[in-house]
Amino acid sequence: MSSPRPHFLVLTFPFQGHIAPALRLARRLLAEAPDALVTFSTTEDAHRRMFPAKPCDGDGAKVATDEHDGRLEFLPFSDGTETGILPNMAFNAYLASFHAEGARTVAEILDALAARGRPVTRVVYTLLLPWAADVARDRGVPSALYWIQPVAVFIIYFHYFHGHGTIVAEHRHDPSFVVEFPGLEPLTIGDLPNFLTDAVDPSNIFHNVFNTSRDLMETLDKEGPKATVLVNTCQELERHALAAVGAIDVLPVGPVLPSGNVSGIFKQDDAEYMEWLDAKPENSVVYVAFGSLATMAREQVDELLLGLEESGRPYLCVIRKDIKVALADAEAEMLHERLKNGMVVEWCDQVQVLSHVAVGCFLTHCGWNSVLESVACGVPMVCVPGMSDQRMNAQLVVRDWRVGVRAQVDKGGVLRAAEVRRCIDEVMDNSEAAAEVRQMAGKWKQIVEEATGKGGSSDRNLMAFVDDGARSAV
Ligand SMILES: O=c1ccn([C@@H]2O[C@H](COP(=O)(O)OP(=O)(O)O[C@H]3O[C@H](CO)[C@@H](O)[C@H](O)[C@H]3O)[C@@H](O)[C@H]2O)c(=O)[nH]1
Repeated sequence: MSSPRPHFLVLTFPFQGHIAPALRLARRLLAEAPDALVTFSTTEDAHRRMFPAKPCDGDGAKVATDEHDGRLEFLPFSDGTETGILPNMAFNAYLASFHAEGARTVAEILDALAARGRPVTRVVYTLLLPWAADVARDRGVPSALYWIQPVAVFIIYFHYFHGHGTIVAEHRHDPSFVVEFPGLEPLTIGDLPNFLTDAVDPSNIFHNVFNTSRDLMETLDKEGPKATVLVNTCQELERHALAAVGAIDVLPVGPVLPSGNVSGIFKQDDAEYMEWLDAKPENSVVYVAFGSLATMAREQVDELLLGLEESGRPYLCVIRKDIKVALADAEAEMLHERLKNGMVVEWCDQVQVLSHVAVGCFLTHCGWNSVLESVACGVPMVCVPGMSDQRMNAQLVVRDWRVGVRAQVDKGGVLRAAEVRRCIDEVMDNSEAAAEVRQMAGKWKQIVEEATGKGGSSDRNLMAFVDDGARSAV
């Protein structure tokens, strides 16, 4: 009997910041393994948003694409809701439904693919769905966790649930208390993901993220020596942290960068902003974006735009539609009237923008995808971290790679106009310090290019993973 083709089922939570790196990895797997198949699977609602124009076929809204000779297929699973996740939805309840329905329908997908003669040989799952490993194990299919944040953050979660949790929990209300994790410089409680501090309390709106993180680490324990963790980083970016992961089989395979047409659940504005960028001098533009989840109050939008105007530099600022909707309509209109030097869009092709020669600085919330994209494009950053991994990510940018500065918010958590201006000057003016940041950004761009290029460290790790997948398919 001939052995089945290697077939990866890539599963992801329906956030843009999770879908993007998962889809990028899916395409990298197809490029590395010319005979492999990939089925990409997220929730039904996210799937509909990714393919608004495509008719769904009868058996479960399958969308095959022409990419990679049709070897990439999209097949959604259910999260038990009609609408998908909404901004005002109780996150704890959503995660419970996502788990129960997701586990049931992913099991059905595995069975259906096997029945179609395309059995899955490896499940790859991102954050917030530890149950995927259990579903795979029940069917005898090996799985790998794809960690889409820095390995430094993986270390924090891992050690939190393997001994460090008690001390963090005891001091979780003291942001300046110092904690040490293997392989990392000392950190304060304030640097840790809020899911391991505030969300420990059962009344917290993200308490189920804390529970799910614990389940994820237990899942790795259950897998034992077979546990594989792919990480969207490269060994050059996080050498010390990677040296401290010990017995776990951690494979840095990143940064995975975009390719292909479909990129996620948001649709970009007309490419008018590219023409606008074309008309600007080299390294003159400040690009501003806060990812796909962060919200902004009226006061913050005002301070931000004021600071950008006062910087005297041209700027391209993303203010998502849902943020605008949360402001009164009339006020959102006024946004445009007040702009002299800048352009506000609801969504853009961020990597295309960061790759443009006119862009000289990225004011970012430090989502890991944004950070990696900026490093890969050689653009210095002004860091305004918010929740989750973002404060740790900012540490890497400022302290470890020295490709940016960190902005300070006031006591009320507002980033003031004067601070916006100060930080932009710090990375864009003619000072020696600014020149050094720009030089470091150029250096890291090159390092990352080498790591992900043919024969680079991340490329070799991905090859090893693919070869392993091919072996387990035999
Ligand atoms: O106008 C825009 C704005 C953003 N993006 C893209 O959207 C993604 C945003 O991802 P990220 O920068 O990681 O931010 P979030 O959407 O906030 O991501 C969530 O998920 C990440 C991965 O787990 C975490 O690092 C973040 O903290 C978490 O908020 C990136 O690929 C951007 O290129 C665009 O294409 N156009």
